Amino acid sequence: AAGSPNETPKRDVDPLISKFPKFVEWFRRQGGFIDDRVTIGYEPGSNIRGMITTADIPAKTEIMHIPKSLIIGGVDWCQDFETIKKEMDMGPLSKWFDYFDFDDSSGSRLPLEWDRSDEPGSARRELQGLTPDDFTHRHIDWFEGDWGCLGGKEMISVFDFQAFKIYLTRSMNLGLMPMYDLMNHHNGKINTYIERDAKRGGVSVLSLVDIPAGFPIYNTYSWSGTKSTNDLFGQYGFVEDYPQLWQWNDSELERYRAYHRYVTTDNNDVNLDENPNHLGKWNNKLNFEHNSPFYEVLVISPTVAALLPTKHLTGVLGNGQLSLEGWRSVIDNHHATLRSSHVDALCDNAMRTLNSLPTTIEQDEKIIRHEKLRLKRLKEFGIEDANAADVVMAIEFRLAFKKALRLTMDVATQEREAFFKDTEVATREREAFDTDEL
Ligand SMILES: C[S@@+](CC[C@H](N)C(=O)[O-])C[C@H]1O[C@@H](n2cnc3c(N)ncnc32)[C@H](O)[C@@H]1O
Repeated sequence: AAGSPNETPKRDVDPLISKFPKFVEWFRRQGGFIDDRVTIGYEPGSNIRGMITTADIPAKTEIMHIPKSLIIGGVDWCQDFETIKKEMDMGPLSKWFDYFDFDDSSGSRLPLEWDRSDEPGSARRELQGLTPDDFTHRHIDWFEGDWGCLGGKEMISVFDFQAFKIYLTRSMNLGLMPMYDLMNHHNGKINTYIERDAKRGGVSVLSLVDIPAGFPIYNTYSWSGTKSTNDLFGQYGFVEDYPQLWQWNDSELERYRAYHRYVTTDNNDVNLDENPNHLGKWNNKLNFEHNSPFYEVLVISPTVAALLPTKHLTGVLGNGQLSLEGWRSVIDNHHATLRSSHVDALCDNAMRTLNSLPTTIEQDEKIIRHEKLRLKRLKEFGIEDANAADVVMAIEFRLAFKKALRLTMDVATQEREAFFKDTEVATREREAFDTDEL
């Protein structure tokens, strides 16, 4: 059992943990700064490797600084890929040898590694047609394609794939940032922010709030609602914790209609924006700009969600923390400006989508228990079945998606009174329009 006196603690034998001091030594030797109150460990619950505090860190403390000289790439996909490959090929002669040595990208499994087929029993089939079913392989397809970095050639070398995967899962727009990329993603518990060092070109990571000892240190892979939960799953293969931003359907009709989701005339006084940085509630367009033209729901908890969120609401994501009460209050303001005709359309679509799927939430909950048990048994027999693990991933995703769809319907029904009642007006206008047409 864990902690028994005869057992060597996991962190001493696991190179993904035990090599951290050597990595820190390298990082500091190369001019990087990292606070002593930070270590690496497996996050309780998820068991994902990530950064964890060893002592309390007050808000606004500089936790790390990555000098420009340690950042790899930052030019574009193709050049950065070539640089990473070249450095990896150099082995111990590369400045980044210790960085590559400590990398754990090969430990994560991405949807683009799934079998492409959607035959029964495949992970893709288990997505039941839900997004990202249509783009599980889009990054690799683009990369290999005529307009991508390989210009129509297939990637065959495992070393090329390793470089590609490191870049896809660890880089940000500035390139690959050693140490920074040991932080996991959490938009609810995000507790860091970055400051670019304009003069020297490096990057500092600071604590956003007080971080207690033994707590994971998080950043974000999706600022301000730019990537949905579906996008994150498609790229990284994990379903993010709350808040989740679910998107579905992308017809052109919705794109146009999305401009009319909110009541923005000045005879309505429901969206009181008290942010001193904003010009004023009616001047601040973000208050009334849809985050995306798709059907969309921002899920805060199993029972709280914002339907058809604005950019103002999704602006919180990745930029700060908001308590459940804080979310409740901004969502109440938001729902009061949201036209019920759009809520009805969203609710209808969520219901139709759910009804069109071959299994229900309750069935999926049983299926996933069974599939996880099967996977565990296979492991006990020493069998690593990648497809069985992919299938579990896909079912976990579709189950979370279905729960978001059901919550959308629940919120639309239970909070019916909260939305701006335009349904009758909209119906009358439509009828008048139809009569004119005749
Ligand atoms: C930039 S790395 C983060 C650090 C990484 N876990 C490590 O130990 O090196 C990105 C990868 O971490 C994992 N990851 C990050 N955030 C996660 C989360 N919230 N849930 C599950 N996996 C996550 C995914 O495998 C992702 O591809």
